[in-house]
Amino acid sequence: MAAEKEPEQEENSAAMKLPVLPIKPNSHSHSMSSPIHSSIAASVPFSWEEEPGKPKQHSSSSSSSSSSPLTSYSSSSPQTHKSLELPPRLHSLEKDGRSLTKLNSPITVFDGPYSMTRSRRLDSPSFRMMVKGGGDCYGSFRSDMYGDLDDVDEETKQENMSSGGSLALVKKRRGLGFFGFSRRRALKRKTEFGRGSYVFPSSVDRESESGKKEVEEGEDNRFGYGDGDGITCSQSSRFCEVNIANISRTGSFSTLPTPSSSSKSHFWTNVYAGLKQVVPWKNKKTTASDIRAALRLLNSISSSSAAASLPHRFGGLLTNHHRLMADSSFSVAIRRAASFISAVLRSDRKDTVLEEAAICSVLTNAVEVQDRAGVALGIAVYGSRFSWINHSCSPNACYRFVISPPHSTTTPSFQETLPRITTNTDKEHFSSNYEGTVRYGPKVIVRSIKGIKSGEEITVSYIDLLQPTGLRQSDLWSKYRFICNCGRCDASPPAYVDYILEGVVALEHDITTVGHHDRAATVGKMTNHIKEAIDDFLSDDIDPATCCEKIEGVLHHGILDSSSLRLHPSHHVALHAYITLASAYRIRSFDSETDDVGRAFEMSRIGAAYSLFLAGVSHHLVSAELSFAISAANFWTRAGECLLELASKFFMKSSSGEYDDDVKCRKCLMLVENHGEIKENFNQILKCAVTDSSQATWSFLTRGCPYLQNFKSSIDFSLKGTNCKREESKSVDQRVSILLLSFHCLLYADLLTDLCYGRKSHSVS
Ligand SMILES: C[S@@+](CC[C@H](N)C(=O)[O-])C[C@H]1O[C@@H](n2cnc3c(N)ncnc32)[C@H](O)[C@@H]1O
Repeated sequence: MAAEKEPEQEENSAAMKLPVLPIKPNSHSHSMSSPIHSSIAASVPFSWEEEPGKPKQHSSSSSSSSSSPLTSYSSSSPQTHKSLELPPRLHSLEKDGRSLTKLNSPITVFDGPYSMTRSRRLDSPSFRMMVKGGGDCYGSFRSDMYGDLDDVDEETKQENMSSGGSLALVKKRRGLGFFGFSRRRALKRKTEFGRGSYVFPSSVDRESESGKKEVEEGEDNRFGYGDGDGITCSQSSRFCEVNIANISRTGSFSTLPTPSSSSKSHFWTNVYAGLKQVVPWKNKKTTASDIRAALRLLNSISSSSAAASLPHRFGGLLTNHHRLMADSSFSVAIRRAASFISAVLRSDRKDTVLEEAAICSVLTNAVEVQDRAGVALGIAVYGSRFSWINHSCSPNACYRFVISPPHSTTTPSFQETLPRITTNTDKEHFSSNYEGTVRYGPKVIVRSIKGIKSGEEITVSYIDLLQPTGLRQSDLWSKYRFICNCGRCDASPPAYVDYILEGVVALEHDITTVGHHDRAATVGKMTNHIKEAIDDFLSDDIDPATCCEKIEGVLHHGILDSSSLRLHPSHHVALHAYITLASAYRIRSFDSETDDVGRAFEMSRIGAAYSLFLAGVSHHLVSAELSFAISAANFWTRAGECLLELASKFFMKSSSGEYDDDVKCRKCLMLVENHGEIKENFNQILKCAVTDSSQATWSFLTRGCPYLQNFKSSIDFSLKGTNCKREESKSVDQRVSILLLSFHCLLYADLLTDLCYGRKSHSVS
């Protein structure tokens, strides 16, 4: 194969200067104190600190630090079952016979197919995984990415209505761009290339060899419970993984007419029709899921359990009734929905307290279930084992959904893995299908991502964590009506991650010399410009090329009246900009594919560069806050996939030459296959990835993209000096470099995914 030659290019003339953040360079400025990979000598333009002005301690003993799960998660670490005990309050409830554990889990409402508008997909990148195989889904607590019943195909509605209670979800398959941007036009011709198909081998089931970490239902039922103060860990545990679903479904709300199987279709048709008449919430489309979930909740909880602590709790689940009803933006809607439910159920009770509590309980506890690609399937309310877990912006646990049986030896068919809506009477169908593993809806698995001490509260995140404090707080308030007081939110001065998520670069002078007011005004304008372009792009108002031009214009040139300030690569708006750009370039690539293969290749190349840059940024963020590993795994996966896609385009571009597809890094592969110590694996893979993306490859990827060309590499945000000549790759086979880089990105993503979701969370091939 002819080696790709890098044309000599003029270095971009923008004279950016370091440091990019207002932190005085010190002796640590060129080393990272990442808990994951402290040994990688990539230069970053700032020093990692615990908080501004307080550098992290570099300790040789850090490898045995209890705060880093990575260090402890070695094959030599003791493998013991970890479990969570019931808190005393629940022990007594159980003794009293008020068995809250009887709550069916989950109460699932799958409303699909969902309308996947682009904007919905952009909002929360944290819980999206693109891995193939397995039946896992990744979700979030209620976000604003709701289903849209109006978007259900008529055909599908009919199917759902007439299927006699066992309703198979039929997803509208729309093309997805980077991180799920929907671009029908672009992807009609080309569906996701290689989504997840190229996850490289890494994990044989380490747990099965060295002791199981996942607590199985039936083996150990001492699940974690909370009583409003959150769930706590009863043992000093790292990576305690608790299987918290699969509770038997026994309760029924006796005052409610339980639809017989023959009347099921009619019953749900009525409910469905009625839902369209009520307008409880601002977005009436969100209502149907909530009401249906509330109906199921009412239908499945025994009246005594439900009434036990009304209206504060409903079947043990917090309702936030007082808060929601005190808020007119919720209360009117809740009352109307409650009346509607009461009418549907033909209740002869005078008040609608139960119905209100059920609705409030759904609003407070429902989680959005997403499939592997991040497509929202619907909402689910789980039992208290899960629903009692509080939120933290620096959580120590994460969760995932499992649709197919996790330990099945045979691969379930596609039909079998489809999430299904079932009703009470249909549960036998599910049980027989899955041998009792899944009875109703997807199972949820909570897994620790940090070391958790005995007595420490277990927390997950309800929102996108890659936002600075103010945005997180407003997100939590608008969705849940609470103010978070976690360590990250309350840190003073702000936690370092929040500091850099709002990072700004001054090109020609020290950032501290720019007045605070000027800085805020300039950043405000820059972010507004970028957000506008993203919104226009998402709503199809501008084409991808114009979107790229607008966003890159602001990223690269700033704004006219204050040309010296730029967003730092880890600024939260810059992150959204990169996601959008990666998507837009990818779409441009697909658009050109039939007419201009060369252009398609160029667009794909720059798109891959953005996705790689995003992965690089996320690497730095994870170094400061381990819970970002969930997002980082996603970013690294996408980078690997985009690079792989690019490598495949070499074929289209040039028909000459034989390609050896077996491009792997034996060293990394052996390390992972031999179950090396996890920190060592991370270090080695990252080191190789950094080498792969050395200046030659980075220059190749960013050619024609002045903004990205400013940076030394995807992981080294040092800015290239004006005298720095572009490195020309001579005999390097670019395709092989790209394949190798892709290999390392995917391998790295694999390790991160293992870390967050466990080794059974995704299948590798
Ligand atoms: C899914 S429930 C969590 C369990 C709940 N605390 C309980 O007692 O059952 C979600 C609700 O818990 C409360 N909550 C969760 N995390 C919180 C936090 N970090 N600070 C304050 N309230 C929180 C909010 O009222 C939220 O709407």
